[in-house]
Order: sequence, then structure tokens, then C-alpha cells
Amino acid sequence: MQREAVTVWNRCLQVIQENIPDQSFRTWFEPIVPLRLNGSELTIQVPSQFFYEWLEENYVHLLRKALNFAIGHHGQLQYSIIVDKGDEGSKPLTVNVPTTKSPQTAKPDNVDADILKSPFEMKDLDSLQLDSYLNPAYTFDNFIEGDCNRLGRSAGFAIAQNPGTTAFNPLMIYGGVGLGKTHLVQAVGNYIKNNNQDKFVLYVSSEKFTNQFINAIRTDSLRDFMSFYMQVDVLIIDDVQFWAGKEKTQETFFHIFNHLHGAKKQIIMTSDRAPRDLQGMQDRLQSRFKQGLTADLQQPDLETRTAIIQKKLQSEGIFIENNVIEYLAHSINTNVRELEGVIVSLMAQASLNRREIDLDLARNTLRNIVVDSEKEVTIDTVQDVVADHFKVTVADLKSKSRKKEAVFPRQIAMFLAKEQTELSLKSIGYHFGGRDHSTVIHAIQTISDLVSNNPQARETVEKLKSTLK
Ligand SMILES: Nc1ncnc2c1ncn2[C@@H]1O[C@H](COP(=O)(O)OP(=O)(O)OP(=O)(O)O)[C@@H](O)[C@H]1O
Repeated sequence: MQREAVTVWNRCLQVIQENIPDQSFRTWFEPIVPLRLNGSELTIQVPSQFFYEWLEENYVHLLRKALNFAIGHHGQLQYSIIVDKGDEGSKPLTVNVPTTKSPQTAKPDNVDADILKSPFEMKDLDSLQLDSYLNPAYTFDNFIEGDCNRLGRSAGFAIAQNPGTTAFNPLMIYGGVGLGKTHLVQAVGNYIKNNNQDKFVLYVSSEKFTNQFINAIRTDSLRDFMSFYMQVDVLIIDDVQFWAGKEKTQETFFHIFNHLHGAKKQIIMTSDRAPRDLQGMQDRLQSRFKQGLTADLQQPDLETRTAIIQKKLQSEGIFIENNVIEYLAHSINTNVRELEGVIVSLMAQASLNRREIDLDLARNTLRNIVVDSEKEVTIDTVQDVVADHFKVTVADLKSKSRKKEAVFPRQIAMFLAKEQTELSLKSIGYHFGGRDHSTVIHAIQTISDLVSNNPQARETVEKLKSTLK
């Protein structure tokens, strides 16, 4: 490793770390080794072909940004890939592969396109018009429909086919983090853009809108700003809750909204909460938000989670056994982003360790993610802790055995799983050898009664809970 390369790469990492979640940073950037710096060309070593492709596919913009910062605009990146020679059994080789895609043509990564930092000018408007910030990866085809999102998806699809002329104007999609709001509204935008070349579709985050507005005031170009927005045919604004308390932004948007709505132009918005709960939002704007259709996105149910995992694997060209898919779908029920995060980590682990994605790997990956981010307890941890305490095996907990030594720990584990995780009764039953939910209810009831009446049982449960913390 060359010292200059390390220094430059550390500067790149500063930028990278600021722009992506910790988990992605650890997975995709920590394993990289800076090898050498040759003039303005930095060579980094990556653990596999898959790794390299993933970086190019998902982080090419971020790498460009990091290179600009660390080396300058002329900075170049060279990958050195460790190649697995497989059956030939020889030691891994290192080959040099130049960056194949230019940052301009590759798919956008997860980093927000730069907010207009320079003074607001008409040329910025032109660039906005060309780009429109839509990510082509978000489509209806890869948006899985389920009870959790049916209303929003159907309304979105109806709008995509007839923008501005349905009763769903505006369409307000709301829901918690990572449930697909951005994906859905961008799918509408992409569909319209692809099928109506003449329509001007603009996707913008509410934060970016506010920044543009502030710049417009600063540079005395508010008129340009307003007339730009009034030319839009389909305006998609993400995360409007950000406008809470921003009176001037709200006022300006109110005028744009009225103009577009009156001209039968389509407006689509997302928010992390229902319009009625948007505190700090002017009443007149709130009532406009509710004028069309408001649809919420809920946490996906088991079937939808399974379909999302299948679709994601299919799009990555990866095959894993059904039992692993089932395990993942039963184990992660928070939101889709987390589900995707686990799949990506699994792929990275499989690639790094050169092994298949099996149940063991899934179990370990899930445990590490949960431990790393200090999140809630997993069902695997509950089973391990209970098995350890009662000196039985996890297999005993999952078995059909009716022996007392297995039944009592199993019931305690089910009780704790219900109390300490977010899993449904159905998923808990799945993790205990495929039992049905009535068995889980019975176990929970039995242990609740025992805890109320028997101090020793209460003490055991408390002790187990503190071990889980
Ligand atoms: N129904 C779905 N089918 C397929 N992928 C989905 C679905 N819902 C969400 N996703 C994926 O989950 C990830 C998170 O979704 P998205 O960013 O749209 O969530 P969000 O609700 O906008 O979150 P936030 O409030 O944090 O911005 C994305 O990669 C998206 O493609």
C-alpha cells in the first residue's frame, strides 16, 4: 500500500461516509484497499467482480464526487479486482480493470443530486427541465402490490395513464419510512415521461424546492422561479412535511399549486404523516392537500414481503432457496428498505466469503445487522438466550417434542418473542417449527398467567429479558 494512495483514499472516504448510511459504508467501502496513486489516478483493490460491479452500478456518482474532492476533476479511478480462480485452485490473482462506465451515463446512485448551490439562474432551470431528477429504476413493474399499498398504487397507476384528468388531483401518498412513497411517485413520473414525450414531469424534494426558492429570492429571480414551476405538467413533491413552519415556502407553493390545479396539471405529493397531522402547515394548504385523494402506505404483510424479496433477487440474477426467502420474510417486518438492506448485505457476505446464501448465512447476517445498529431483539436471539438458560437446544424449541423440558422453554420463548419483537403470531409460529398461531396464543396466555401468579416464573422471565437487552 502506498502512503499517498492511503491519504487520498481516506479523503474520499470522508465524503463517502457523509453521504450514505453506516451499514452501506461498512459493507461496500471498508473492505476496499487503496493500492497506489499514479499522478491523478487512484487504484483501489476490491474483493470480487461482484463487488466491483455493485460499486459501479450503485455508487459511481458518489465515487466521482469523492474523487473530485480528494484529487480534483481530473481524478481517475482504477479497480484492482481479486479474481477467484475457483476449480483451478490457485491463489487469488489481481487484475486491473478500468472504470467501465462514465459517471454521466450510469444509473443515479442514492446520493441526492446536488441542490442548486449557485445563484438561481435560468440555466439552472434548463438543467432542471432536462434532468427532472427521476430515477428510472423506480417503475410500476418492480413495485410489488399488496394490501399495504393497493389504494395508492391503483390511484398512481390511474394518474400515470391520465395525468391531470382523474379525480385524484392532488394525490397525497403518506406513510412511515422506507415503505415505498418515493418509489411509487417516481414510478408515476417515469411512466408519464416515457409515454408522453411532450409532458414536462418534474420530481423534486420539498427541501430542494425550498432551497431553490431561497436562492431565487437571493438572486432576485423569483419571477423566473414561479414561471418555471407553472410550466410543469406533472409536479411531484417528496416529503412535504419538511415545509412545516416554513411560511414563505408554503405561500409560494400555494400559488403554484392553485395555478397548476386550475390548469388541470397533475400534482403528486408525499409526506411521512397524514395531512391532518401536518403541524405547522397553513390550513389553506392542508385543505388543498386533502382535495384529491389521500392514500397511506402500510407495512407490507408476509406475502408482499416474500414477493418483494423474490423480485429483488430476480433483478439481481441471484437464486436462493425458498426456505431462506421464507426465513427472511418472516424475520424482517419493519420496512422495505430494511428488507432490501438485508438482501444486499447477504449478497455482499456471500460474495466476500465465496459461499452460497443459505439459512446459516441469513441467520448470521441478520444477527450482525441487528447487533450493529443496536436495534430491537430478533427472534433468533430470543431462541438462543432461552435455549441457553434452560440448557436445551434451539432445535428442541422448534421440535414437535411434548416433553416438559422442551414445552416450558418453548412457551417462554414464544412469549418473549411476542413481547420483544414486532413479529406477528403467524411469523412466531413459523420460527417454532411451523406451529400455527393458536398454539402461539396458547403459549403466551399460559406464560402471562404464570408470570402474574408465580414469583419464580416472573423472576425467570425478567432475567431473560435483561439478558436480551
Ligand atoms: N412495494 C414495493 N415493491 C418493491 N420495492 C419497494 C416497495 N416498497 C418499497 N420498495 C423499495 O424500498 C426502498 C425504500 O422505498 P422508498 O425510498 O420509496 O421509501 P419512502 O417511503 O420514500 O421512505 P422515506 O420516507 O424514508 O423517504 C426502495 O428501494 C424501494 O424500491
